Amino acid sequence: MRRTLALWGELFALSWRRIPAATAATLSVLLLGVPATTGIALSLRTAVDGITTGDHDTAVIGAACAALAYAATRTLNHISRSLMIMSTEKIGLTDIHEGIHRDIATLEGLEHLERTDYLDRVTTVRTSAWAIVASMWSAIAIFTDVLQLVVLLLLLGTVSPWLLLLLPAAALPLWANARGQRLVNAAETDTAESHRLQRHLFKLGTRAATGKELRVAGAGEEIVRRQSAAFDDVVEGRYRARMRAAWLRAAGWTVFTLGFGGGLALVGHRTAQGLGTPGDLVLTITVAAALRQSVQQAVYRAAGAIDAMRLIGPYLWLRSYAAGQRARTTGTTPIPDALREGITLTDVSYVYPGTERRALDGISVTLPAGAVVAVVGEFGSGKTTLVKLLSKFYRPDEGRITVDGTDLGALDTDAWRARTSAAYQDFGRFHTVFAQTVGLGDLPHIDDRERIAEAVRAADAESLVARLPDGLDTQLGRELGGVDLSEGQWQKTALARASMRPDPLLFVLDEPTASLDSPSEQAIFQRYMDRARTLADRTGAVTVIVSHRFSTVSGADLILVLDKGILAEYGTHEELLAVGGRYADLYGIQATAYAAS
Ligand SMILES: Nc1ncnc2c1ncn2[C@@H]1O[C@H](COP(=O)(O)OP(=O)(O)OP(=O)(O)O)[C@@H](O)[C@H]1O
Repeated sequence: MRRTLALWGELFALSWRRIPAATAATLSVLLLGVPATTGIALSLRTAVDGITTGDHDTAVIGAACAALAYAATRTLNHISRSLMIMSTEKIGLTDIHEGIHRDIATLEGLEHLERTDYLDRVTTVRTSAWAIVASMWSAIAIFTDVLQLVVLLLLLGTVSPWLLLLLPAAALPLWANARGQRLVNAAETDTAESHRLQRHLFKLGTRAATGKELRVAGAGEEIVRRQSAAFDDVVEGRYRARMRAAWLRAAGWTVFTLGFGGGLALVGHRTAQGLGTPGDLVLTITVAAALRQSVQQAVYRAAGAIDAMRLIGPYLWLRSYAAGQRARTTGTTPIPDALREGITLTDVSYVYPGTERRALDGISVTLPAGAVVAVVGEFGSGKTTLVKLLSKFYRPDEGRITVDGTDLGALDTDAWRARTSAAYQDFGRFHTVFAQTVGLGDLPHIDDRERIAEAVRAADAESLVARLPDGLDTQLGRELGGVDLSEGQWQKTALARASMRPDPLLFVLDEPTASLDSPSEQAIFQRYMDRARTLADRTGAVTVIVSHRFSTVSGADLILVLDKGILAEYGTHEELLAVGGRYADLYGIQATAYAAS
């Protein structure tokens, strides 16, 4: 709670700095609501007492003031709502949303996008900027509601001190509501896993990509059954919590209503005995109505604020996680212009957070400057993990990676990335103009048509561009009114993107041809072997090619054979065949299969 209060304080200060006039106006309007509501009750009492004592002037002034105060409360209520929305939008959709986006998008590592427990929080917070800022204004509005409540009760105290006992009766609905909302939040957390499963199964059953296999397997009905079982769990758990919350709320309001019934009876009795004026009775009735409204408003806003706690927790986590990562990660050592020795791995091991098994286990090898290094191995043997470590997405848990003798961790990450070119297995599909989706590979040259055309040539994607309706200027992505590409075509755009930088020190191609047909595969490999040689001459770049297809990488200078995270063998194609080990076995199997097909 202390951290939430601190966050609200921080958001208010931010709002004050960024939009001082709107912030001051919102606060003032909220605070003015207190005297305006009180004014209605006081003016009505004056008007009624004026009528009963025959003082017409007082009666008229009282009635006029009551009408004015009533109009003021209505107007202030509307204005405060609009101002709160406006202020929330201004800060929430700019500063906070941008901060969240930056924290998610620019962190050096990928853990927050890959670990399920982190990803859950990131998913929650992704679109929550508006609600987080709105909760700050709700908290301030609750404060003014409570202030109003206290003032109104003190006003009742002027009629009879006994009426002060209504304070706890008014507090009860607030407490009951908060308790109920917490029960609902807890139920949502408890059923979150079933909800995730339900959403996953729902997506499986309703997307084209998975829909085909489900139809062929006849598994559609089974997916629906499992989805509904998961949903039943979610609905059942949440329904029970909501019912309990509803009972609590009903109990709170019943006590409140009974308390006020009693209060009114007391004042009626006193008036009948001549101990109070009819004005007191009118004041009590007016205050009772205003109190009910204040409590209801506070309850409603408190529900919103408590609900926002679900978002505030992950938001605060993301901020401190991002700050911790930024403090930990960035190295400062400059990058060499060209590689002289190469990249050396010494006893490198890596375990994905939240898992037990080593994805890489004690890897020691040098990738010499200017070399084409192929990484081969079966599914899950650690190939992608290795290139992710070289790209500095993760740091080794044990051992070290050095670049020309300098620890990779100590190298300036942005500078290292600026000298890395890469096409990863799970390449991005950027829905923008084709030229830009390629130019993104070297941001300062995103509009350099010549370089883009060259990258397109390098990726053998010229015929693809020729078929696009507006060539390089074609908008991609149907939801943006553009064209859709096939998997292979998207992969070619990724390859072109990776060819934008003219002088990388590390060039990564992770399964660069997985979505391409065999002739394209051979052509691409040949082109990239040539490109690797050019880069080697220029900067001593190390080219790392990950592939399942052994035959395509046989021309590499060095082949690393990974097996369950261990570097089983390494050497040239000829050396490995001569050893007659795992590489020779797998190469033989693939060659036979390929010849037979
Ligand atoms: N984000 C992740 N979180 C947890 N475990 C992971 C993650 N990514 C990979 N792994 C695990 O690490 C091991 C190595 O995976 P990696 O993707 O490096 O293998 P690979 O050889 O590239 O496989 P493939 O040929 O299928 O691409 C596997 O056991 C995999 O399940």
